[in-house]
Amino acid sequence: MTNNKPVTPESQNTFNSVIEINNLSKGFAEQQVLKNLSLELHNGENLVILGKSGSGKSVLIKCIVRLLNSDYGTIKVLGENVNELKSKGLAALRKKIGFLFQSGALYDSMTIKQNLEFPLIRIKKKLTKMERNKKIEEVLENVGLANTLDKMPSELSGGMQKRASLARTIIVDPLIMLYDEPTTGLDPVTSDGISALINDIQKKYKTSSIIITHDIECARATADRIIMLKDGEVYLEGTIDDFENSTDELIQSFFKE
Ligand SMILES: Nc1ncnc2c1ncn2[C@@H]1O[C@H](COP(=O)(O)OP(=O)(O)OP(=O)(O)O)[C@@H](O)[C@H]1O
Repeated sequence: MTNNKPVTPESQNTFNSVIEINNLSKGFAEQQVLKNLSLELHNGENLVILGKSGSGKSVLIKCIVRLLNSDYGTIKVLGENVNELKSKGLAALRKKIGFLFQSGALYDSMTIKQNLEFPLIRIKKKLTKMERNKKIEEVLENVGLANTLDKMPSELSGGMQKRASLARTIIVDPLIMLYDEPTTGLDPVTSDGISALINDIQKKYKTSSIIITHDIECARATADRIIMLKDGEVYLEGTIDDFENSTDELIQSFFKE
């Protein structure tokens, strides 16, 4: 008997990755940090990467945007092989990637409005002043910071500064977001707010995101899929349920921390 089931659009489009990493290795001197690592970020998903301190999470993110050169393997971002790009191509690709650093990295001497205007002037060169102002107001509203335009970063709480940093990253419409420990240093309530915001951003701006975190609550709230790294290799990949139901000792110890 033949299978005459029609091919649906879904089944034709089951494989749609914005980042594809194959057999990535990266070391420093004697230390091998990433070992033969392969992973994909699918279009529109929030992928959480968990791992103990020193497991190579930040090195992985830096290799993706080529702040570090990998030793071996391929990294494709939006179809481009990042290790083969010349500086102009790399700069163009980086404009499509939003990077939220652990520290937030707002400019202390600028108001929130000036902080947001800065990347817009650099990247969205065609916008008029009026269009820029409108975009700044809209993005601030989307991160719950309306009415902070003229404030200095030091006048905002830690959680609000994180929101402002996120606004500054998202304002240039990146296709991919890379979050490095987005909730570190924040109290549980503020952390929950940031996790909710990551989900809002995914929906409103249709981003695909990698979220590096130690924070299990952040993983629970945001992850469509989780990858756990151990000693530079993928230890387990699955949904939050797969992780919470795992009988593996290491996974259990991580989730009970
Ligand atoms: N530029 C560098 N030169 C030498 N060694 C480095 C460099 N960057 C990272 N390493 C080493 O690579 C290993 C992995 O570091 P990485 O920052 O990726 O860990 P991590 O999993 O992000 O940890 P954490 O959760 O503490 O931020 C560490 O042992 C670190 O010392």
